[in-house]
Amino acid sequence: MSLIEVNSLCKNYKIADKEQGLSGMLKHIVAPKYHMKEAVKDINFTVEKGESVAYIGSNGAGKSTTIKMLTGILKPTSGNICINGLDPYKHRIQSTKNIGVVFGQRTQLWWDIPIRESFSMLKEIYEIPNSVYDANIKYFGEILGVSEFMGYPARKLSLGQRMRADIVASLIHNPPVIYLDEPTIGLDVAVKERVCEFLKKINKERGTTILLTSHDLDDIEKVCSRIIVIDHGKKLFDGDAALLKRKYAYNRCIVVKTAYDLPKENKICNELPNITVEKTDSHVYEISFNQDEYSAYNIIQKLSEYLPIVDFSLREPSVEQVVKKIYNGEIEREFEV
Ligand SMILES: Nc1ncnc2c1ncn2[C@@H]1O[C@H](COP(=O)(O)OP(=O)(O)OP(=O)(O)O)[C@@H](O)[C@H]1O
Repeated sequence: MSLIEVNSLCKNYKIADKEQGLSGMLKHIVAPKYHMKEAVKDINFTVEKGESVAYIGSNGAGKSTTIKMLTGILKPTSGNICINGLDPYKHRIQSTKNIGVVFGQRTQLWWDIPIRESFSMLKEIYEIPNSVYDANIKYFGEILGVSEFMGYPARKLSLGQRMRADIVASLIHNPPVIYLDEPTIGLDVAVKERVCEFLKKINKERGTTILLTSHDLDDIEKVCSRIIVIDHGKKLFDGDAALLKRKYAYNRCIVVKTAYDLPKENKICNELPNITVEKTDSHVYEISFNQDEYSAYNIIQKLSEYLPIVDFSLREPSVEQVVKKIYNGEIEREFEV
């Protein structure tokens, strides 16, 4: 059995259709009208223990809705979720011991009491043995540097400090799985780096399973070995970054430095149809081509018939470029899984 099993998961929101103004409000009281918004549509996936999975999609794709169902906050409209053998909605209390949750946009720490006290309260709530609690405070405290501000209430912390404290709070009971919904939103580069390094470390050293949503693809490439892409509530892709690039980044790019400029009427585009040649600097060209049509060798060979090549490098497509295309709807739905 997998640690996380999601089968035919759907979530519809009932949205009130209210007309504007006081009369609209009164009309709605007398004869309310609603329509349904399908936020998550028939999603299936499994996650094994120790995996680190990015759950990504454009704004409104259904990521937070899925995470809320996985944590047991929201009841699915239909379908099943099983986390470590439990349905998170039906067995909400037992299930909290299996999961840690970080929502980048809000905190689970008590606002007015020192962080240290928030952690102690969580110790009581989760019934954590003293030895485990002390070891975790030491381990997480050292790596994330929370010891410096343990005496401060959450309201007095900077966003970066608060996020680090939130991550400790979510892991203090040693859950086998942690969900992070936009954990690096608004953080500076240094704190972001620290958070990503930490997540990688606990995934590797403790085998903590990670499910992360982020709009920052840099974080995703650093932390996650698998990517699930959703769009309009449906799963579009499930695999690793290399597969994503191999399957959907058809175009590759060679950056070539030449001894002198190509003549304005360059014939290379006629001889190699569908390539694009863009001059980016003096004697420097970026040549994009479809890797199913040409090899880099074809391009270099043909170009060298026209003028001497001083240097060249091959530029790999980035996950960011591919994902941007998916979000913009430029990649056909043919790869729905
Ligand atoms: N409580 C709600 N009531 C009605 N509609 C909702 C509710 N929460 C979310 N939605 C709608 O469901 C869809 C999915 O929203 P969700 O918040 O899951 O997307 P998301 O992928 O997390 O987006 P973002 O990246 O912007 O956070 C959106 O169209 C949103 O407007």
